[in-house]
Amino acid sequence: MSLLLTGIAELTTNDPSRGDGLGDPGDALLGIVRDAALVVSADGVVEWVGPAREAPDADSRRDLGGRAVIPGFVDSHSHLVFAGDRSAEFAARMTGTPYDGGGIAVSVAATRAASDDELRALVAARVAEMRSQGTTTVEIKSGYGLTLEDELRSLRIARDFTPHTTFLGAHVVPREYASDRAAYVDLVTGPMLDAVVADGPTSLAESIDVFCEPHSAHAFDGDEARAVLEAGRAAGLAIRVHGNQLGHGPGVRLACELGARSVDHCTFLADADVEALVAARGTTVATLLPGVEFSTRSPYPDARALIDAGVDVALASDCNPGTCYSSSIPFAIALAVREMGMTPAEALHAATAVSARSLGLDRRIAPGQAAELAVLDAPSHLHLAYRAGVPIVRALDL
Ligand SMILES: N=CN[C@@H](CCC(=O)O)C(=O)O
Ligand SMILES: [Zn+2]
Repeated sequence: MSLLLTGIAELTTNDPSRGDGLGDPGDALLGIVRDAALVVSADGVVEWVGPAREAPDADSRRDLGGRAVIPGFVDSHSHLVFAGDRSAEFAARMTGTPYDGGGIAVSVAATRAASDDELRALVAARVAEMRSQGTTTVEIKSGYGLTLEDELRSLRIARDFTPHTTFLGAHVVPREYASDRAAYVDLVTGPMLDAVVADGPTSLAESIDVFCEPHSAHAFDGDEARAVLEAGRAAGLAIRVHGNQLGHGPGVRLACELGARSVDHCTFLADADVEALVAARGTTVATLLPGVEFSTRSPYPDARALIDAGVDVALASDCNPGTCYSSSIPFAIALAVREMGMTPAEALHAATAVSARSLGLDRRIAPGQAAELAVLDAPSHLHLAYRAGVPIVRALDL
């Protein structure tokens, strides 16, 4: 049974060749078609896209009543497998306590103590929360287990919800290894990594990640991060990096040098970091996570300068219990527009097309693509930032 969707006041295709040529440069970037229609096959593949007046017949039809349709958000950075509550840490930060990564140990203890069923239920609720806000694809990291068994368990649970799983055994050095950091790096790059790829390179994790942050006593310096990333790459995993979150450091340049798909945070960038990102365009995306700056009272990265320099900029939530317990991509978009100088079109593109690319995906609405769609209770994508905090967008169930 094919389905014809009509009543689409504005369709963002992310395909500039498909746009109707009307509107401003932002509309061209998004490949916007006004008064559009879509045909989706019974197995959820887009069969036809275009102006409603040219739409072909289908087995059934649904009128969306003048709403805007966009590609489902691709949240390419999240940490959903955790138990426990760190709201008091957030409250303390709001009155001046800085974030240093130390609170991760609290989540590690609570996560280790939780049962599989409890963790799975927590992840299910968070994924549902995301979907109710327009996210149809999510990357999920491990990183609150930090033993071989607990990291594998986190990845197995994450795999129940997404193929885009990331091994983050190198999130922080767990307390039991504080006096022997090298032994923990050896564990991550040896037995843990071996177990992650035991059934094939991408059986349990698609990527490897490391919190490269010399400004945190808990995270990893440049040499340690290099060891983790090179081991992961040799084992067949794609590379992602948490870099330059708390201060200047080697994370961004290391990510670009090693061909990472994404380097995330990018809050503190030197000129050499921006140059490395420009040179790595097409390979390494800079994923900005403005919910983190909001929730840690930190300065926002200068997305405008990055885009103007030619860097590929993605947006994601970084939903996690410490630095940003928000699963909302619309919130990230509103912050990107209000605080980081992105246009509404650039922000939507960054949270769909560019974040998708960082996961090796193509997020266009075009024939042959999976119909991963979100619908707005509004006539245009501008309302995502304009109506900040109002729940106007959700994944479209076909
Ligand atoms: N920086 C490292 N990891 C998370 C925070 C994790 C936590 O504090 O629990 C982040 O991306 O910000
Ligand atoms: Zn993160």
